[in-house]
Amino acid sequence: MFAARQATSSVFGAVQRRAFSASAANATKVAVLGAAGGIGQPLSLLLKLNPRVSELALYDIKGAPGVAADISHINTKSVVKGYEASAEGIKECLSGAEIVLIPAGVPRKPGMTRDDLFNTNASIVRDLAKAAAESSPDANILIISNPVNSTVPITAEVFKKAGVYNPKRLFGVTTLDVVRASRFISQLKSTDPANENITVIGGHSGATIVPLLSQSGYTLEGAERDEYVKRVQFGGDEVVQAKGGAGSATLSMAMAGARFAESLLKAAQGQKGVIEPTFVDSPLYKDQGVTYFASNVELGPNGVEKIHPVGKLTEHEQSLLEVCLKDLKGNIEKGEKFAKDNL
Ligand SMILES: NC(=O)C1=CN([C@@H]2O[C@H](COP(=O)(O)OP(=O)(O)OC[C@H]3O[C@@H](n4cnc5c(N)ncnc54)[C@H](O)[C@@H]3O)[C@@H](O)[C@H]2O)C=CC1
Ligand SMILES: O=C([O-])CC(=O)C(=O)O
Repeated sequence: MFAARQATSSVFGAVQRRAFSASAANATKVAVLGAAGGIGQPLSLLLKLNPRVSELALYDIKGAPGVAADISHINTKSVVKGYEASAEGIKECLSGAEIVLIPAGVPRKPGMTRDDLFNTNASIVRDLAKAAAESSPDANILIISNPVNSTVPITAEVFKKAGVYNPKRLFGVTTLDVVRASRFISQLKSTDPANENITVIGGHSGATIVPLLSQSGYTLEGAERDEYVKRVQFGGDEVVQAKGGAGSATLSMAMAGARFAESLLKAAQGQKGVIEPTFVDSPLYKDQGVTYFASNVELGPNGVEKIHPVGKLTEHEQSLLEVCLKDLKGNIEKGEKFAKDNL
């Protein structure tokens, strides 16, 4: 127990320890779809270490019962169950879930963009979203599967068609961009990365990822600034290249997904002022036809509590935002068109 709790607290901080006693009163079922994958396994492990989770439901087209059996031996209180791939299996997995994390789908290989995953992952996400709309319509749905800029709109359209869409409960997980932006600035400034929290807005691919250093009081100039921005925007490619065909970021993504789920749970369990950047149905740039956008979002018991505006930008950040909005609009429309043609 001690080791498990220590591992959790080193990831999520002291707040986690304070929450331990409060957690008993909160029965929270969390489901992971794609739980046997590169992200799914470590994500499920981190969720098992989270005392706010009382039940962990794992689903995959293959291997979920094995992952569940393994994780279930960890000596934390939550109950873990793995489900076989079947209509009944996914229904039971989702039923009663408060949070549904979806990392199901194929990852990139070197030379591919996230958009190159669209043809495979769009229908995987559509089908899982259909199951969620049916069996857990009130859950918070956290989309990890790429391309997030398109898979989130697809999920929204599925929920709309089923008559259960709640924009406050659908999230594209962009936390890894914040994690990277924070880590990379700490390397340049020799600060403790755990104390950095760089706001990242826009979406989750290439030029749609816009880090806002100025809002954390940092100024980088010239080549150093451009290299930093490029590294944040293409951090995913760095991992894809390094893995040489064996997939994309899994471990850092698992940490980021677990952190976002933890933030939602904290907010659901009454903590105020929980803020995470995330890709949501957003009013900020709707007048420019960009219907989903990642910015700082205050979370609450009902999911999205308040979408913060992006705030003051430097001229350079403004120019990045303009490129972002153009790309993002295309990615969103692509997802919506797929839904229109395939639902
Ligand atoms: N949002 C983000 O920041 C990030 C997103 N990703 C994305 O996450 C996705 C998963 O990546 P990995 O875990 O590395 O891939 P992976 O291939 O290791 O695992 C994917 C899992 O999904 C399962 N799966 C496939 N179709 C399914 C279905 N219909 N129902 C249930 N499970 C299904 C597979 O059996 C596999 O176990 C990729 O699309 C990747 O691009 C990856 C890193 C960061
Ligand atoms: O780069 C990829 O394909 C996976 C991903 O989204 C990331 O690592 O940010």
